[in-house]
Amino acid sequence: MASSSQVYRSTRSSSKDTKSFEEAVIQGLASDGGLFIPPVIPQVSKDTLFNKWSKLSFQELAFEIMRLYISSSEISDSELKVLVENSYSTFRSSEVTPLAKNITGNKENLHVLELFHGPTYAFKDVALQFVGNLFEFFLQRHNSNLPESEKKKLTVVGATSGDTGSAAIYGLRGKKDVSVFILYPTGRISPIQEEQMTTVEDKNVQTLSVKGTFDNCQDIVKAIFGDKEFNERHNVGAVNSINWARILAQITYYFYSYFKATGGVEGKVKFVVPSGNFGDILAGYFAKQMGLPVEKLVIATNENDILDRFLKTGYYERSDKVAATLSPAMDILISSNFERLLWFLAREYEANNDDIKAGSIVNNWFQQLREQGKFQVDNKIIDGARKDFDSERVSNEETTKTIAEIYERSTNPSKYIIDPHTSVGICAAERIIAKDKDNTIHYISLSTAHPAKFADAVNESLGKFSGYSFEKDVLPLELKKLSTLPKRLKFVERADVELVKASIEEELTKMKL
Ligand SMILES: Cc1ncc(COP(=O)(O)O)c(C=O)c1O
Ligand SMILES: N[C@@H](CCOP(=O)(O)O)C(=O)O
Repeated sequence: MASSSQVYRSTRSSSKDTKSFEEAVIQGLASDGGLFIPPVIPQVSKDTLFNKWSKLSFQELAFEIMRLYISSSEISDSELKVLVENSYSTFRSSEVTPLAKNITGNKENLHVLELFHGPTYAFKDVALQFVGNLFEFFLQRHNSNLPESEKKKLTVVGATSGDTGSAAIYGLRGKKDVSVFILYPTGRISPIQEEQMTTVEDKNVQTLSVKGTFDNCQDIVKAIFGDKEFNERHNVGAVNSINWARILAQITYYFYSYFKATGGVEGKVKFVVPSGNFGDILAGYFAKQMGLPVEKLVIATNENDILDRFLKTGYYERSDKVAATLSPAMDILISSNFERLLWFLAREYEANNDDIKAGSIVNNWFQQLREQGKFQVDNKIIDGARKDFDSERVSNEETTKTIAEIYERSTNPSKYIIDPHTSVGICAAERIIAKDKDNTIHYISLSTAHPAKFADAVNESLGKFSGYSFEKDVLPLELKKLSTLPKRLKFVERADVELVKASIEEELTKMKL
């Protein structure tokens, strides 16, 4: 029997209906356009946290956390353990997400949570290795005794500003009964990111380079999910963080790094998270709501600062002017996962803890966003958000300056090289450290990608240092080899849903899966 944290409802729903974990994960986006959430966040006691969980490996911790959100009637203990083990066996670090402690020495307590040790060198691997295995598990179970013609096939359609795409492709390449279509904005991702996505040979993978922005790609993906007929014909699945399983898998590293930073005891901890689609930091919000005693979650944005502006003004406002920054994976104007946070805030501060009312409030806000391009929330919602979150906006100039400063100032290890997204986080963390002036606080800044993925920004920042060499100091052999491989991609000359649907259908026929 599933508990109330093991069933899922849509953020826009005014009905009592809930879905199972499998239904929420396979469906991806709710049919009303909302995102799936567990209406009840499970609570973990301090005794469990500091006497049990603090002693667990990453994999054991992932199992304990996921168990709370997935009923054992859907996935048994032994099956879940295998899924977790397989998902993290592909990482280059035995710790999966190691914490580089006190990188600037002992005065600042600045720790960097390295999330880039998976197959595609980006934090998305932590979730997408798991999601790939989960899709395979559900499909195999469903298809095992069916004749070929009746087998369920999943058509995964995702949008990327660079990293989700390759992580999804590496999570799903060669998997049975799944095809993967990844849309990315032409010319707006780094050359290595493009090489990672387009050099994969597996026939179930196709990249679509779309003339437009990431937001255009994300809108097309959401429109495809909303297209009932296309969806029924092709069984569309989601790998973007609209898929709840993405958020779930990311919760683990908040607990794991907290224990590493404090030595397994309760302490003062702030997490600083370079944010775009709000998926990464939302996992931190779940960890905090589950009982992890986190002081604050700091949203660090680049010049595309809708989240920072929201926390300051209460306005959530769509604009067409996306800035092309040095941290392109965060060049996002509409942050999908923010809707999940808004649901919890609406329920607590406007709906008297009523799930159904919360759904209709959120639905109303997003209708305003569609029709008027913006909505504004009440002060009590902003005040509620500020209890858990702070925000900082970081410019391009500050991004390169911070990469250079960390290279110069780091002592543990010395000459530490960070990517521009990580730099946005560390710049924000340094500002907060200066404001707090409290050396009992641990600052965990999330490092979301390996610097090799963003050669231009890293070289612009470090080229002036004698002895620095990108090839020697940054570029792993595995990524270096990609430039010699043949590329496979399809251009879509306009950001248009019908064009994309036609491309998907054409390629599906060729794939003959
Ligand atoms: C390298 C990198 N950093 C940060 C982010 C922002 O994460 P989120 O979209 O979950 O806020 C992304 C992508 O989203 C990314 O690829
Ligand atoms: N920055 C992301 C954008 C997509 O976000 P997602 O987390 O919702 O998949 C990327 O790298 O593609």
